[in-house]
Amino acid sequence: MRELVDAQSERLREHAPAGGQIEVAWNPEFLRESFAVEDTLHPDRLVLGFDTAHSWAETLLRQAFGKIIEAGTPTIVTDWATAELAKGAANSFLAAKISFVNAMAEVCEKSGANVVELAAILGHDIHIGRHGMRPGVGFGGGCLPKDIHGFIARADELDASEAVGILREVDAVNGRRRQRVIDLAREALGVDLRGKRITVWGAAFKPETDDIRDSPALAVAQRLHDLGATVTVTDPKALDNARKRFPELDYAEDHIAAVEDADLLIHLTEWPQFAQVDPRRLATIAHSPKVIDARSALDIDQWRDAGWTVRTLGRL
Ligand SMILES: NC(=O)c1ccc[n+]([C@@H]2O[C@H](COP(=O)([O-])OP(=O)(O)OC[C@H]3O[C@@H](n4cnc5c(N)ncnc54)[C@H](O)[C@@H]3O)[C@@H](O)[C@H]2O)c1
Ligand SMILES: O=c1ccn([C@@H]2O[C@H](COP(=O)(O)OP(=O)(O)O[C@H]3O[C@H](CO)[C@@H](O)[C@H](O)[C@H]3O)[C@@H](O)[C@H]2O)c(=O)[nH]1
Repeated sequence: MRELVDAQSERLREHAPAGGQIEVAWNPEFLRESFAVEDTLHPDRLVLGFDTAHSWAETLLRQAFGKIIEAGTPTIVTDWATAELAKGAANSFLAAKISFVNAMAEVCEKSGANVVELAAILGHDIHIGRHGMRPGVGFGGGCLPKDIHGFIARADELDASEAVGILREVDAVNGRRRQRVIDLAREALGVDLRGKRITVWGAAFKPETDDIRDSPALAVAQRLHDLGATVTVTDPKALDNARKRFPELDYAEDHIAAVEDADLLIHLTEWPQFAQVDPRRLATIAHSPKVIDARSALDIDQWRDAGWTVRTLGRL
Protein backbone atom coordinates (compact mmCIF):
# COMPACT_ATOMS: atom_id res chain seq x y z
CA MET A 1 0.00 0.00 0.00
CA ARG A 2 2.75 2.38 0.98
CA GLU A 3 4.56 1.65 -2.30
CA LEU A 4 1.37 2.41 -4.24
CA VAL A 5 0.91 5.81 -2.61
CA ASP A 6 4.59 6.61 -3.06
CA ALA A 7 4.29 5.69 -6.74
CA GLN A 8 1.19 7.89 -7.13
CA SER A 9 2.92 10.82 -5.44
CA GLU A 10 5.91 10.32 -7.70
CA ARG A 11 3.68 10.35 -10.80
CA LEU A 12 2.00 13.55 -9.61
CA ARG A 13 5.37 15.18 -9.07
CA GLU A 14 6.40 14.18 -12.60
CA HIS A 15 3.26 15.52 -14.29
CA ALA A 16 2.02 18.45 -12.18
CA PRO A 17 3.33 21.93 -13.05
CA ALA A 18 4.37 22.39 -9.40
CA GLY A 19 6.62 19.31 -9.66
CA GLY A 20 8.54 18.58 -6.45
CA GLN A 21 6.37 21.07 -4.54
CA ILE A 22 3.44 18.65 -4.71
CA GLU A 23 2.40 17.05 -1.46
CA VAL A 24 -0.22 14.33 -1.39
CA ALA A 25 -2.99 14.22 1.22
CA TRP A 26 -5.88 11.77 1.49
CA ASN A 27 -9.22 13.14 2.61
CA PRO A 28 -11.94 10.55 2.00
CA GLU A 29 -15.46 11.86 2.38
CA PHE A 30 -18.46 9.89 3.47
CA LEU A 31 -21.44 11.84 2.19
CA ARG A 32 -24.60 10.14 1.04
CA GLU A 33 -26.51 11.14 -2.07
CA SER A 34 -29.51 13.34 -1.30
CA PHE A 35 -27.82 14.35 1.99
CA ALA A 36 -24.73 15.87 0.36
CA VAL A 37 -24.97 19.35 1.90
CA GLU A 38 -25.91 18.12 5.37
CA ASP A 39 -23.18 15.44 5.36
CA THR A 40 -20.58 17.93 4.10
CA LEU A 41 -21.38 20.59 6.70
CA HIS A 42 -21.91 18.14 9.56
CA PRO A 43 -19.78 15.07 8.87
CA ASP A 44 -19.63 12.42 11.60
CA ARG A 45 -15.83 12.34 11.28
CA LEU A 46 -12.95 13.81 9.28
CA VAL A 47 -10.09 11.69 8.02
CA LEU A 48 -6.85 13.42 7.04
CA GLY A 49 -4.05 11.24 5.71
CA PHE A 50 -0.54 12.68 5.22
CA ASP A 51 3.02 11.76 4.75
CA THR A 52 3.86 12.62 8.35
CA ALA A 53 7.28 13.94 7.35
CA HIS A 54 5.48 17.04 5.94
CA SER A 55 3.02 19.33 7.63
CA TRP A 56 2.08 21.79 4.89
CA ALA A 57 -0.90 19.78 3.64
CA GLU A 58 -2.12 19.21 7.19
CA THR A 59 -2.05 22.95 7.92
CA LEU A 60 -4.01 23.70 4.75
CA LEU A 61 -6.64 21.03 5.37
CA ARG A 62 -7.07 22.04 9.00
CA GLN A 63 -7.71 25.58 7.76
CA ALA A 64 -10.18 24.40 5.13
CA PHE A 65 -12.13 22.35 7.68
CA GLY A 66 -11.63 24.95 10.45
CA LYS A 67 -15.29 25.46 11.37
CA ILE A 68 -16.09 21.77 11.21
CA ILE A 69 -13.14 20.88 13.46
CA GLU A 70 -14.03 23.69 15.89
CA ALA A 71 -17.55 22.26 16.11
CA GLY A 72 -15.99 19.19 17.74
CA THR A 73 -16.14 16.80 14.78
CA PRO A 74 -13.92 13.79 15.53
CA THR A 75 -10.82 14.30 13.39
CA ILE A 76 -8.50 11.40 12.73
CA VAL A 77 -5.07 12.31 11.42
CA THR A 78 -3.38 9.25 10.01
CA ASP A 79 -0.96 7.93 7.43
CA TRP A 80 -1.71 7.56 3.72
CA ALA A 81 -2.33 3.83 3.74
CA THR A 82 -4.91 3.99 6.54
CA ALA A 83 -6.70 6.99 5.04
CA GLU A 84 -6.85 5.23 1.69
CA LEU A 85 -8.40 2.11 3.25
CA ALA A 86 -10.93 4.14 5.26
CA LYS A 87 -13.39 4.74 2.44
CA GLY A 88 -13.45 1.20 1.06
CA ALA A 89 -13.62 -0.30 4.53
CA ALA A 90 -16.51 1.96 5.59
CA ASN A 91 -18.58 1.22 2.49
CA SER A 92 -17.77 -2.49 2.76
CA PHE A 93 -19.09 -2.49 6.32
CA LEU A 94 -22.28 -0.67 5.29
CA ALA A 95 -22.81 -3.15 2.45
CA ALA A 96 -22.15 -6.07 4.81
CA LYS A 97 -24.73 -4.77 7.27
CA ILE A 98 -27.37 -4.63 4.54
CA SER A 99 -26.49 -8.07 3.20
CA PHE A 100 -26.48 -9.48 6.73
CA VAL A 101 -30.06 -8.42 7.32
CA ASN A 102 -31.02 -9.60 3.83
CA ALA A 103 -29.43 -13.00 4.54
CA MET A 104 -31.60 -13.11 7.67
CA ALA A 105 -34.55 -12.33 5.39
CA GLU A 106 -33.74 -15.47 3.40
CA VAL A 107 -33.85 -17.50 6.62
CA CYS A 108 -37.08 -15.77 7.67
CA GLU A 109 -38.68 -16.75 4.38
CA LYS A 110 -37.98 -20.40 5.22
CA SER A 111 -38.89 -20.26 8.91
CA GLY A 112 -41.92 -17.96 8.78
CA ALA A 113 -40.25 -15.25 10.88
CA ASN A 114 -40.61 -11.52 10.21
CA VAL A 115 -37.35 -9.83 9.12
CA VAL A 116 -38.62 -6.30 9.78
CA GLU A 117 -39.28 -7.14 13.42
CA LEU A 118 -36.04 -9.13 13.60
CA ALA A 119 -34.07 -6.09 12.31
CA ALA A 120 -35.71 -3.90 14.97
CA ILE A 121 -34.77 -6.41 17.67
CA LEU A 122 -31.15 -6.51 16.47
CA GLY A 123 -30.95 -2.74 15.99
CA HIS A 124 -31.78 -1.93 19.60
CA ASP A 125 -28.50 -3.55 20.64
CA ILE A 126 -26.11 -0.59 20.77
CA HIS A 127 -23.28 -2.79 19.48
CA ILE A 128 -25.31 -3.36 16.31
CA GLY A 129 -27.28 -0.11 15.84
CA ARG A 130 -30.51 0.34 13.95
CA HIS A 131 -29.28 2.55 11.10
CA GLY A 132 -28.51 1.18 7.64
CA MET A 133 -30.07 -2.20 8.29
CA ARG A 134 -33.34 -1.99 6.38
CA PRO A 135 -34.08 -5.28 4.64
CA GLY A 136 -35.20 -5.34 1.03
CA VAL A 137 -34.04 -5.86 -2.53
CA GLY A 138 -30.49 -4.86 -1.57
CA PHE A 139 -28.04 -2.10 -2.26
CA GLY A 140 -27.22 -0.32 -5.51
CA GLY A 141 -25.99 3.10 -6.57
CA GLY A 142 -22.64 4.51 -7.64
CA CYS A 143 -20.81 3.70 -4.41
CA LEU A 144 -21.44 0.51 -2.41
CA PRO A 145 -21.35 -1.99 -5.34
CA LYS A 146 -18.32 -0.34 -6.95
CA ASP A 147 -16.48 0.04 -3.68
CA ILE A 148 -16.84 -3.57 -2.55
CA HIS A 149 -15.69 -4.74 -5.98
CA GLY A 150 -12.76 -2.31 -5.83
CA PHE A 151 -11.89 -3.42 -2.31
CA ILE A 152 -11.92 -7.09 -3.35
CA ALA A 153 -9.74 -6.36 -6.39
CA ARG A 154 -7.24 -4.40 -4.29
CA ALA A 155 -7.11 -7.13 -1.64
CA ASP A 156 -6.44 -9.67 -4.42
CA GLU A 157 -3.54 -7.50 -5.64
CA LEU A 158 -2.19 -7.35 -2.10
CA ASP A 159 -2.40 -11.14 -1.76
CA ALA A 160 -5.09 -10.73 0.92
CA SER A 161 -7.91 -12.50 -0.96
CA GLU A 162 -8.93 -14.66 1.99
CA ALA A 163 -9.61 -11.58 4.08
CA VAL A 164 -12.31 -10.38 1.69
CA GLY A 165 -14.13 -13.69 1.20
CA ILE A 166 -16.81 -12.14 3.39
CA LEU A 167 -17.30 -9.37 0.80
CA ARG A 168 -17.77 -11.88 -2.00
CA GLU A 169 -20.61 -13.33 0.08
CA VAL A 170 -22.00 -9.82 0.71
CA ASP A 171 -22.12 -9.36 -3.07
CA ALA A 172 -23.72 -12.78 -3.63
CA VAL A 173 -26.49 -12.16 -1.07
CA ASN A 174 -27.16 -8.81 -2.72
CA GLY A 175 -27.58 -10.43 -6.14
CA ARG A 176 -29.89 -13.13 -4.74
CA ARG A 177 -32.36 -10.52 -3.46
CA ARG A 178 -32.96 -9.29 -7.00
CA GLN A 179 -33.48 -12.86 -8.20
CA ARG A 180 -35.90 -13.50 -5.32
CA VAL A 181 -38.17 -10.75 -6.65
CA ILE A 182 -38.18 -12.40 -10.08
CA ASP A 183 -39.03 -15.75 -8.45
CA LEU A 184 -41.90 -14.16 -6.51
CA ALA A 185 -43.21 -12.55 -9.72
CA ARG A 186 -43.26 -15.98 -11.36
CA GLU A 187 -45.00 -17.47 -8.34
CA ALA A 188 -47.65 -14.76 -8.64
CA LEU A 189 -48.14 -14.88 -12.42
CA GLY A 190 -46.89 -18.28 -13.54
CA VAL A 191 -43.48 -19.25 -14.87
CA ASP A 192 -44.22 -17.90 -18.34
CA LEU A 193 -44.30 -14.11 -18.02
CA ARG A 194 -44.93 -13.45 -21.72
CA GLY A 195 -47.85 -11.06 -22.18
CA LYS A 196 -48.13 -10.27 -18.46
CA ARG A 197 -48.39 -6.62 -17.46
CA ILE A 198 -46.14 -5.65 -14.57
CA THR A 199 -45.91 -2.19 -12.98
CA VAL A 200 -42.67 -1.28 -11.21
CA TRP A 201 -42.76 1.48 -8.59
CA GLY A 202 -39.28 3.00 -8.56
CA ALA A 203 -36.34 3.51 -10.91
CA ALA A 204 -33.81 5.38 -8.74
CA PHE A 205 -31.41 3.26 -6.68
CA LYS A 206 -32.90 4.85 -3.55
CA PRO A 207 -35.50 7.56 -2.85
CA GLU A 208 -34.86 11.32 -3.19
CA THR A 209 -32.43 11.07 -6.11
CA ASP A 210 -32.59 10.70 -9.90
CA ASP A 211 -29.51 8.46 -9.83
CA ILE A 212 -30.12 5.10 -11.52
CA ARG A 213 -26.58 3.71 -11.33
CA ASP A 214 -26.82 -0.01 -10.51
CA SER A 215 -30.43 0.49 -9.48
CA PRO A 216 -31.96 -2.74 -8.11
CA ALA A 217 -35.38 -1.53 -9.36
CA LEU A 218 -34.26 -1.20 -12.98
CA ALA A 219 -32.22 -4.40 -12.87
CA VAL A 220 -35.37 -6.29 -11.84
CA ALA A 221 -37.52 -4.42 -14.39
CA GLN A 222 -35.08 -5.25 -17.18
CA ARG A 223 -34.95 -8.93 -16.23
CA LEU A 224 -38.77 -9.15 -16.20
CA HIS A 225 -38.84 -7.49 -19.63
CA ASP A 226 -36.28 -10.02 -20.92
CA LEU A 227 -38.60 -12.79 -19.68
CA GLY A 228 -41.39 -11.44 -21.90
CA ALA A 229 -43.42 -9.26 -19.51
CA THR A 230 -44.64 -5.80 -20.47
CA VAL A 231 -43.03 -3.66 -17.77
CA THR A 232 -44.17 -0.12 -16.94
CA VAL A 233 -41.83 1.82 -14.65
CA THR A 234 -42.73 4.95 -12.70
CA ASP A 235 -40.56 7.18 -10.50
CA PRO A 236 -40.91 10.76 -9.21
CA LYS A 237 -37.44 11.91 -10.35
CA ALA A 238 -35.52 9.28 -12.27
CA LEU A 239 -37.66 8.65 -15.37
CA ASP A 240 -35.53 10.70 -17.78
CA ASN A 241 -32.36 8.86 -16.81
CA ALA A 242 -34.15 5.50 -16.87
CA ARG A 243 -35.60 6.14 -20.34
CA LYS A 244 -32.17 6.87 -21.75
CA ARG A 245 -30.56 3.81 -20.20
CA PHE A 246 -33.43 1.32 -20.73
CA PRO A 247 -35.43 2.53 -23.77
CA GLU A 248 -37.07 -0.87 -24.16
CA LEU A 249 -39.11 -0.47 -20.95
CA ASP A 250 -42.44 1.43 -20.79
CA TYR A 251 -42.69 4.49 -18.55
CA ALA A 252 -45.52 6.36 -16.80
CA GLU A 253 -45.35 9.73 -15.03
CA ASP A 254 -48.20 9.05 -12.62
CA HIS A 255 -47.68 6.22 -10.16
CA ILE A 256 -51.41 5.57 -9.78
CA ALA A 257 -52.25 5.58 -13.50
CA ALA A 258 -49.22 3.32 -13.98
CA VAL A 259 -51.11 0.52 -12.20
CA GLU A 260 -54.05 0.54 -14.65
CA ASP A 261 -54.71 -3.00 -15.93
CA ALA A 262 -51.59 -4.36 -14.23
CA ASP A 263 -51.41 -8.07 -13.41
CA LEU A 264 -48.79 -7.35 -10.76
CA LEU A 265 -47.35 -4.32 -8.96
CA ILE A 266 -43.78 -4.46 -7.61
CA HIS A 267 -42.61 -1.86 -5.08
CA LEU A 268 -38.85 -1.52 -5.59
CA THR A 269 -37.79 1.98 -4.47
CA GLU A 270 -39.37 3.24 -1.26
CA TRP A 271 -40.42 6.79 -2.23
CA PRO A 272 -42.73 8.06 0.54
CA GLN A 273 -45.52 8.89 -1.93
CA PHE A 274 -45.87 5.20 -2.83
CA ALA A 275 -46.59 4.28 0.79
CA GLN A 276 -49.26 7.01 0.95
CA VAL A 277 -51.42 5.59 -1.86
CA ASP A 278 -54.86 4.32 -0.88
CA PRO A 279 -54.70 0.58 -1.69
CA ARG A 280 -58.51 0.35 -1.85
CA ARG A 281 -58.65 2.83 -4.70
CA LEU A 282 -55.71 1.17 -6.43
CA ALA A 283 -57.37 -2.25 -6.27
CA THR A 284 -60.16 -0.95 -8.51
CA ILE A 285 -57.65 0.14 -11.17
CA ALA A 286 -55.41 -2.91 -11.33
CA HIS A 287 -56.38 -5.88 -13.48
CA SER A 288 -55.39 -8.16 -10.64
CA PRO A 289 -54.63 -6.84 -7.11
CA LYS A 290 -51.29 -8.53 -6.53
CA VAL A 291 -48.31 -6.70 -5.07
CA ILE A 292 -44.72 -7.56 -4.12
CA ASP A 293 -43.33 -5.17 -1.51
CA ALA A 294 -39.61 -5.59 -2.08
CA ARG A 295 -38.69 -2.74 0.33
CA SER A 296 -40.86 -3.65 3.32
CA ALA A 297 -42.21 -0.12 3.30
CA LEU A 298 -45.94 -0.61 2.63
CA ASP A 299 -48.52 -1.17 5.35
CA ILE A 300 -49.19 -4.72 4.25
CA ASP A 301 -52.13 -5.29 6.63
CA GLN A 302 -53.88 -2.31 5.09
CA TRP A 303 -53.16 -3.60 1.59
CA ARG A 304 -54.43 -7.08 2.47
CA ASP A 305 -57.61 -5.59 3.98
CA ALA A 306 -58.08 -3.71 0.69
CA GLY A 307 -58.12 -7.01 -1.20
CA TRP A 308 -54.51 -7.24 -2.36
CA THR A 309 -52.50 -10.45 -2.39
CA VAL A 310 -49.23 -9.29 -0.84
CA ARG A 311 -45.83 -10.94 -1.06
CA THR A 312 -42.78 -9.48 0.67
CA LEU A 313 -39.12 -10.22 1.09
CA GLY A 314 -38.50 -11.77 4.49
CA ARG A 315 -41.93 -11.87 6.07
CA LEU A 316 -45.18 -13.65 5.38
N1 LIG B 1 -22.03 10.19 -5.18
C1 LIG B 1 -21.75 10.33 -3.88
O1 LIG B 1 -22.61 10.65 -3.07
C2 LIG B 1 -20.37 10.06 -3.37
C3 LIG B 1 -20.12 10.17 -2.01
C4 LIG B 1 -18.85 9.93 -1.54
C5 LIG B 1 -17.85 9.56 -2.40
N2 LIG B 1 -18.12 9.44 -3.71
C6 LIG B 1 -17.03 9.02 -4.59
O2 LIG B 1 -16.67 10.11 -5.45
C7 LIG B 1 -16.30 9.62 -6.75
C8 LIG B 1 -17.16 10.27 -7.81
O3 LIG B 1 -18.52 9.95 -7.56
P1 LIG B 1 -19.72 10.63 -8.33
O4 LIG B 1 -20.98 10.09 -7.76
O5 LIG B 1 -19.51 12.11 -8.37
O6 LIG B 1 -19.51 10.01 -9.76
P2 LIG B 1 -19.89 10.61 -11.18
O7 LIG B 1 -19.85 9.45 -12.11
O8 LIG B 1 -21.15 11.43 -11.08
O9 LIG B 1 -18.74 11.63 -11.48
C9 LIG B 1 -17.50 11.20 -11.90
C10 LIG B 1 -16.94 12.26 -12.87
O10 LIG B 1 -15.63 11.88 -13.24
C11 LIG B 1 -15.52 11.98 -14.66
N3 LIG B 1 -14.51 11.01 -15.08
C12 LIG B 1 -14.64 9.67 -15.09
N4 LIG B 1 -13.52 9.10 -15.55
C13 LIG B 1 -12.66 10.12 -15.81
C14 LIG B 1 -11.33 10.18 -16.31
N5 LIG B 1 -10.67 9.07 -16.62
N6 LIG B 1 -10.76 11.39 -16.44
C15 LIG B 1 -11.42 12.52 -16.14
N7 LIG B 1 -12.70 12.52 -15.65
C16 LIG B 1 -13.30 11.34 -15.50
C17 LIG B 1 -16.89 11.67 -15.19
O11 LIG B 1 -17.09 12.22 -16.49
C18 LIG B 1 -17.78 12.35 -14.15
O12 LIG B 1 -18.00 13.70 -14.45
C19 LIG B 1 -16.49 8.09 -6.67
O13 LIG B 1 -15.27 7.48 -6.38
C20 LIG B 1 -17.47 7.91 -5.51
O14 LIG B 1 -17.36 6.65 -4.91
C21 LIG B 1 -19.35 9.71 -4.23
O1 LIG C 1 -30.67 0.00 5.45
C1 LIG C 1 -30.40 0.16 4.25
C2 LIG C 1 -29.67 1.26 3.76
C3 LIG C 1 -29.42 1.36 2.41
N1 LIG C 1 -29.89 0.40 1.56
C4 LIG C 1 -29.58 0.50 0.12
O2 LIG C 1 -28.18 0.71 -0.01
C5 LIG C 1 -27.88 1.58 -1.11
C6 LIG C 1 -26.99 2.72 -0.66
O3 LIG C 1 -27.71 3.58 0.21
P1 LIG C 1 -27.00 4.79 0.98
O4 LIG C 1 -25.85 4.26 1.75
O5 LIG C 1 -28.06 5.53 1.71
O6 LIG C 1 -26.60 5.71 -0.25
P2 LIG C 1 -25.27 6.26 -0.95
O7 LIG C 1 -25.60 7.65 -1.37
O8 LIG C 1 -24.83 5.27 -1.96
O9 LIG C 1 -24.17 6.41 0.21
C7 LIG C 1 -23.16 5.43 0.41
O10 LIG C 1 -22.09 5.63 -0.47
C8 LIG C 1 -21.46 6.93 -0.35
C9 LIG C 1 -20.45 7.05 -1.48
O11 LIG C 1 -19.32 6.27 -1.27
C10 LIG C 1 -20.82 7.01 1.04
O12 LIG C 1 -20.13 8.22 1.16
C11 LIG C 1 -21.93 6.87 2.09
O13 LIG C 1 -21.36 6.88 3.39
C12 LIG C 1 -22.66 5.54 1.87
O14 LIG C 1 -23.77 5.47 2.77
C13 LIG C 1 -29.25 2.01 -1.67
O15 LIG C 1 -29.55 1.19 -2.79
C14 LIG C 1 -30.22 1.73 -0.54
O16 LIG C 1 -31.51 1.43 -1.02
C15 LIG C 1 -30.59 -0.70 2.03
O17 LIG C 1 -30.99 -1.58 1.28
N2 LIG C 1 -30.83 -0.79 3.38
